[in-house]
Amino acid sequence: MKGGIRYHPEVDPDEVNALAQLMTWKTAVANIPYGGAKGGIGCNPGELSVSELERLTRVFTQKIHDLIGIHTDVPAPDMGTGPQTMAWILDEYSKFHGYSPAVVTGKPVDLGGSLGRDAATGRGVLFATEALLKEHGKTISGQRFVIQGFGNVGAWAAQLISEQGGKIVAVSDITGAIKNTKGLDIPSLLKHANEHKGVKGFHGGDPIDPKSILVEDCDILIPAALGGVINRENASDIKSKFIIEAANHPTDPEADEILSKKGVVILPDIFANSGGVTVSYFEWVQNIQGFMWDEEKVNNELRNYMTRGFKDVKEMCKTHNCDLRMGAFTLGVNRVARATVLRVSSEVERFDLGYPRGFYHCPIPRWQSLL
Ligand SMILES: NC(=O)C1=CN([C@@H]2O[C@H](COP(=O)(O)OP(=O)(O)OC[C@H]3O[C@@H](n4cnc5c(N)ncnc54)[C@H](O)[C@@H]3O)[C@@H](O)[C@H]2O)C=CC1
Ligand SMILES: O=C(O)CCC(=O)C(=O)O
Repeated sequence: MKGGIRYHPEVDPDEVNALAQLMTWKTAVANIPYGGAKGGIGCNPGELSVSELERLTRVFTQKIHDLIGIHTDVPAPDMGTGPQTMAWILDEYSKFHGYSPAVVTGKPVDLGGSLGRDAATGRGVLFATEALLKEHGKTISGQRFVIQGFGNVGAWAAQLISEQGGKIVAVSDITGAIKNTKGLDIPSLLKHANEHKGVKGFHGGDPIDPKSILVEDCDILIPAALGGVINRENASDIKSKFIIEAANHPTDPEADEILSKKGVVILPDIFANSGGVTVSYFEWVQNIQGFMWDEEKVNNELRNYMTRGFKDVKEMCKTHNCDLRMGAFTLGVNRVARATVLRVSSEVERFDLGYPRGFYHCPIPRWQSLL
């Protein structure tokens, strides 16, 4: 099983369980050989010192070291965690089980991490957006983007999209929000955010109310922070024509319906942000093989997976005459169902699951222990 570990004040068992289930369908859509998992600690990492974070992570690892493992459950970063967190988990786990780099992904490259993993979720968002826009006869260049969240996913997405000629007109994070209708200078904003721990105070744009970020005028909206941010309170005010779900579960079902009636096209999380777990899979494969890929190979393979994934989702939409979210879930659920039926019944052909291939997937979501 596979999925990230989240450190956030609002983490609770229900959220972790829901995120783990999303991972089950996401890994199936990506067609990589994992079931879903997720872990979390309810804490505010921004208020903890580095040594407190290290102690917290090591104690967490002591409690879950028997649940995780190279062939059972392989954690990775999510909100509030990153390569350093994975390094601590690897080190602590190895005290119990011997040196095991493949037990986590998204670790520092010097400890066996994959080149390209850091940027992978943002790069996957870029490839997914390119594939969607191509369907609509458009390219990234000249489109106006708004991005909520400027952490690992949001910042990499902003950088890669702006390199392709996309105009990032507004960005927000936990510290504030900033807007420039002519397009924000992303390299300068990245430098500012690194130095000041957030986008607040950046002089290359005007400060705006962070609450208005999702309803700012743009062509493409990218939520890349928390879940549930697009809801019935704001859905009818959203002006973008496309929403790319870089965050997990940013749109609630009521908002989905409102947006669908407005004709907004939503690229769902279980496909749009699957670039991260896909390169995590490449990292795990490299660790097991003891062979490191160069960054070009990682990025090319990621492009192949995202392009094929989009084609598979579209195929489902065509077959079932449904939108992209239903198409992606149908694809994921069918792959898991088919693998499940194959394991327990010789009568798989009686189940017309509508999809002829499948990797093996474990449909049982893991729920890591919570401190
Ligand atoms: N890191 C990864 O590889 C993957 C992450 N995701 C999802 O992407 C989203 C972002 O994750 P990361 O970038 O890794 O986390 P991160 O911790 O690196 O960054 C989170 C960003 O969201 C901002 N934020 C937090 N609360 C906010 C609020 N109330 N309003 C506006 N911004 C807020 C933070 O300031 C920060 O800029 C999450 O939903 C995560 O589950 C999905 C797939 C893979
Ligand atoms: O890279 C991974 O294994 C998991 C990434 C993740 O947590 C996610 O896709 O939501």
